Amino acid sequence: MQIEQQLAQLRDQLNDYNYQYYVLDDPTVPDAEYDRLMEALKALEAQYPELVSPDSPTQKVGAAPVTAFGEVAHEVPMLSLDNAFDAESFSAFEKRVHDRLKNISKVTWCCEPKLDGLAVSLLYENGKLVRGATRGDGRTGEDITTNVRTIANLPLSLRGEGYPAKLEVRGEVFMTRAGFASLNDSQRKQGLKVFANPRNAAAGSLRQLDSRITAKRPLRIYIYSMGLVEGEESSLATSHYQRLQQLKEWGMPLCPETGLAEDRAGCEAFYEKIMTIRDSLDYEIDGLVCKVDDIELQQRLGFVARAPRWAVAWKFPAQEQMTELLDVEFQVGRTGAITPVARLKPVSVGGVVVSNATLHNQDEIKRLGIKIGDKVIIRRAGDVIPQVVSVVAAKRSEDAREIEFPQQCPICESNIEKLEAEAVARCTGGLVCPAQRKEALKHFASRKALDIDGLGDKLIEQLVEQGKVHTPADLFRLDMAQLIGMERMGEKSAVNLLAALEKAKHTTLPRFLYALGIREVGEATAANLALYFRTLKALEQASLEQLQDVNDVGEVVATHIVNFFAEEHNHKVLNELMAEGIHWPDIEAPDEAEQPLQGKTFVLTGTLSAMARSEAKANLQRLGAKVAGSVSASTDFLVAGEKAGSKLTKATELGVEILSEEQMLGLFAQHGV
Ligand SMILES: NC(=O)c1ccc[n+]([C@@H]2O[C@H](COP(=O)([O-])OP(=O)(O)OC[C@H]3O[C@@H](n4cnc5c(N)ncnc54)[C@H](O)[C@@H]3O)[C@@H](O)[C@H]2O)c1
Ligand SMILES: [Zn+2]
Repeated sequence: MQIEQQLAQLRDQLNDYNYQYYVLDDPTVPDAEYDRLMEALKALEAQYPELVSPDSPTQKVGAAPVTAFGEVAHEVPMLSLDNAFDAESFSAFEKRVHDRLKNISKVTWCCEPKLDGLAVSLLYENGKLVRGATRGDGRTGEDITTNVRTIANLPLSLRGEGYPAKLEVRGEVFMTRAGFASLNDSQRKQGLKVFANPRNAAAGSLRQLDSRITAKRPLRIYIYSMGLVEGEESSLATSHYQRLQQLKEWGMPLCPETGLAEDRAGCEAFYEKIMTIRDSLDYEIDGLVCKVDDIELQQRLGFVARAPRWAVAWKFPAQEQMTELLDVEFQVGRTGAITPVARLKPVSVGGVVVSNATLHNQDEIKRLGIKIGDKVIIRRAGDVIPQVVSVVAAKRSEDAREIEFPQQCPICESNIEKLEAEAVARCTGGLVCPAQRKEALKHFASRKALDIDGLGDKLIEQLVEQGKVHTPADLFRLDMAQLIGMERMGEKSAVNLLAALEKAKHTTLPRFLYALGIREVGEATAANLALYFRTLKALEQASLEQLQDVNDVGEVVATHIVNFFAEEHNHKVLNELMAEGIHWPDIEAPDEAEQPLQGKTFVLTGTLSAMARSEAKANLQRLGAKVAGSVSASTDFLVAGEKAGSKLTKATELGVEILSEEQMLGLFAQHGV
């Protein structure tokens, strides 16, 4: 390709990215990708200096202001910063500074975290905030006075005295991580746009035409320099760091991590220190800014086109990178949760090679609108597992394909259950799924379940790992020969374990139901189910509606139960367990005398004052009544509490007998419940 063509292509691409980032506050590629192109352009221009044009992105700051805002001319231009991407280039920068300041042997540095937000200029006249502006293209910014006034920690008037009559300060507006998380949460709930990162959220919030929206956003500011100063200039400190302390006395918020370094080694140590605390800060930073501290030396060093010569932004390894989604695999967790995992073209993020990232669940895949083959932005911060932040829609290829969520467990082929109310999809093959095997067996053997003495977690893990046990039924087929030779298993323990297994075969229906590990069927629910259905067969055949007649069983639990028994694989294991001789005493049909409401159907409505509705329901069931959710021709009694509504109307229409709460309590008293 011709050099001119290459240059034009890079410039066009960077100009597009600048527009998306600075004007729309909605970048489509990560900063690292932008920086990579910018470095490529710089290198090319350095090679062919005669081809550098004044409108090249390497020569410009930001982007021209948007006309919807008023314009503000910056008398002192607001520049950008040069970057150093590693210790070597920082050292080269430091050397350049010393070379220029030939006769100066010592340069002190002011080190400040590079806040990841957006630069603003604030003008105070006679101590009052009169104007706020964005950086814009460095010469002209946008008037955002009403918006900056809403920033919580920005003083509207200065404290104390001695400040210049006209004082312009500059700082970074940002959003705290916590503020960002809660903003995105509420945006998501309202079905509104979710921001990719705190910087975009801050920029988008500050550049609102309606300042009432800005006021609702959790924005903060830290001030990091002075701009234009008129009056009492001579009373200002000659050190940048000291000037910051003056600003602090006048009430300006400063970044608390700012400090001085005596030389290059001091800057390096500062960089390391800030990098280690980076993840614990409540705001995002993307590097360290090192500034020559002496203002006079700053002035001697001066500027180049877009940045001062006396400062550098020494970037941290980028936490976001662009890569390609090669495939999606579905992992099954210990409890059956199905998690889509992105298989990525390996990419180094923050110093670690990443080739997988979680996609959480189906909703997340939908929200991202992601397809296999897409270019995606990956983020990895601290020890957090890598996340897919967004899809680079502009780079989607024609053969990108939809992600298909499996209907069957990829490991055991049991059906997958996905309830409306839950984000997570799950494998229903709890008794057979290898992914869930260890957990299922541990639960099965536990004290409140089949209570198998001597079958601890460690032993279960060994038995599974050695392929001796696959399902609970296999436990009862273990023999002496198989047990001997397991770690820490002598003859005596083996004999004891076999005896315990034999003993465990004689159990109760509630224990057995609990042992099956059906989702959300705890001890109490298992007991209620056993009491209500009395046989395993009746429970297996129960419909969704019947199940909900049981005390404490709502639609979600009922669905889990139905799905569990609907899974063929589970049935097979149940049959095997019975064949191995698991049994329990019959549950006696309740005594007729104790079931005075046998065969009667009740409906409860309105607010009860003496007890919770669930308690009333349990009492009615104890007396043999069926408690239904809605009124129909088969309803015998409607108990109407306070503010009974449509159910009461319907019951009256159908001629159903209406009971007051007192009458119901009377019934309970009469039968001693
Ligand atoms: N993803 C994209 O599409 C895209 C597009 C454009 C720019 N960018 C990103 O923005 C960068 C360029 O932006 P830039 O020109 O604003 O430069 P910059 O962010 O590299 O550095 C200059 C800015 O740093 C900020 N800053 C934070 N703390 C500071 C401190 N203590 N002292 C002084 N300044 C401080 C100020 O806002 C200042 O304007 C690129 O390197 C890239 O990472 C990304
Ligand atoms: Zn499975």
